[in-house]
Amino acid sequence: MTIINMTRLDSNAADFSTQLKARLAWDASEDLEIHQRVMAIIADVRNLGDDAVIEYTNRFDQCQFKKAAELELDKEVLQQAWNSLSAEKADALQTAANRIRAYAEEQKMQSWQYTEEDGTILGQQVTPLDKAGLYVPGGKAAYPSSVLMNAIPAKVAGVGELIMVVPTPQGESNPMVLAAAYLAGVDRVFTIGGAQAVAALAYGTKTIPAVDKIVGPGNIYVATAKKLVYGQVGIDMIAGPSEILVICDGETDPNWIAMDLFSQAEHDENAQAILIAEQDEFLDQVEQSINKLLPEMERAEIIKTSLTTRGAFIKVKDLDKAAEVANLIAPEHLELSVADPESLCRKIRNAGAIFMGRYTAEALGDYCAGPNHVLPTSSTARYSSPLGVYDFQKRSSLINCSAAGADRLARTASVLARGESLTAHARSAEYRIK
Ligand SMILES: NC(=O)c1ccc[n+]([C@@H]2O[C@H](COP(=O)([O-])OP(=O)(O)OC[C@H]3O[C@@H](n4cnc5c(N)ncnc54)[C@H](O)[C@@H]3O)[C@@H](O)[C@H]2O)c1
Ligand SMILES: N[C@H](CO)Cc1c[nH]c[nH+]1
Ligand SMILES: [Zn+2]
Repeated sequence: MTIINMTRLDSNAADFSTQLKARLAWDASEDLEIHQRVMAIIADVRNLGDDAVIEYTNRFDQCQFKKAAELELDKEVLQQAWNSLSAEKADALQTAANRIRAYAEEQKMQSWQYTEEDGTILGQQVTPLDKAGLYVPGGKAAYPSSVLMNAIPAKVAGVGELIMVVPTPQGESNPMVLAAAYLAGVDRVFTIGGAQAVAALAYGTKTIPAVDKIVGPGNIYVATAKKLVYGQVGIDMIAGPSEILVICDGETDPNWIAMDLFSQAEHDENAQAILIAEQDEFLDQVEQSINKLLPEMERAEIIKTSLTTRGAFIKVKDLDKAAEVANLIAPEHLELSVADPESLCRKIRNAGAIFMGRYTAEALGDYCAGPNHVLPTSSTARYSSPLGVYDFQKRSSLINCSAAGADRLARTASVLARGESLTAHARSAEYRIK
């Protein structure tokens, strides 16, 4: 039975780029409505603090919180969750944590400096953030893996305090999420989510501390809130509803490709899954696999909505064209399910993470390959990178002039300052001329 007819685009068609843009775009009217709703939530949290956080949490997550103190989980609760975990689950979390940490260690930026001939020293001092806010999504699924992906790079960077927020729909917290927070060394956990959690971390309330930067993925409300509080706090990137783009040469098992598309579609009705291939027959086979496998899925309804409203099959004339289209889409995840992924990879400029070869299912990266799964979405991979240790570090420039160095630099600075009619700058520099 055909449940889903995938929207098909042809990169040779005259109106291809208009059609592709329309498929990638988020409906503008809906976008505006969400923007306004999120602005109102942020304003309420700024004005009413904990009361607004409690009211929105009770409303959106069907909770029954009465006092702000109830929003925080005790450290013992986290430890208890870890202690009660089955050996299999504890092992899996530990294995994933070890691999994520090993990869993160490679990303750590170091301070550096060099000395000029006259003794002047120039350099850069790298310091960790004092306080980071970690958003762990939890509306439609629980994400222990996102706890590790957020917290471990922050720990490797040496962040002073890690404040995690995670929604608990119906007041139910997920034991594996709490255990992961314990394992990763999160300092404080608040059971709140959505735009209200982002606003609380940005502006602070009596109970929830303001942080320096908010990182982590979330749904459209979370991603919009992060955009709106940027400036008050730092943010890592726009990491909204998940996306997958698969380029296949037609030689991978169609069931594998269908399941890879499902793996991101099952996150959210707004998730986006796209397949690019050269042969109509292969696209037909994957569509048949989709319709065969969908009824077996626990989250069939979410997958169906995602594939129907945001999914697409794109036919291209060759793999060069596929790479060109992928660069336009700039997907969060890009699978290169082809015989020679290395050469195709060299043509890719815009993608959050690239999964190379038929065996590298994107799902492996979601949990335990090592690289971070918090990745830029909505084409922001054109200018953003995966979450990493560098997101929790900042740089200060270092300038330490010797007397001879100051004399030399002051002569140049004086001319430039007078050229800008900034006399105090010029005279300040000139005092240092011998
Ligand atoms: N890009 C990444 O790295 C990455 C990683 C993991 C998950 N994800 C994505 O994160 C998202 C998780 O979404 P989720 O919904 O499961 O959890 P979530 O925690 O992001 O969102 C749940 C919150 O949304 C808010 N909300 C829900 N309906 C609302 C409404 N009508 N008005 C205002 N606020 C509302 C509520 O406050 C709720 O607490 C998915 O889209 C998934 O694809 C992305
Ligand atoms: N695919 C998500 C990032 O877009 C990450 C994730 C966590 N768990 C499963 N998947
Ligand atoms: Zn995923």
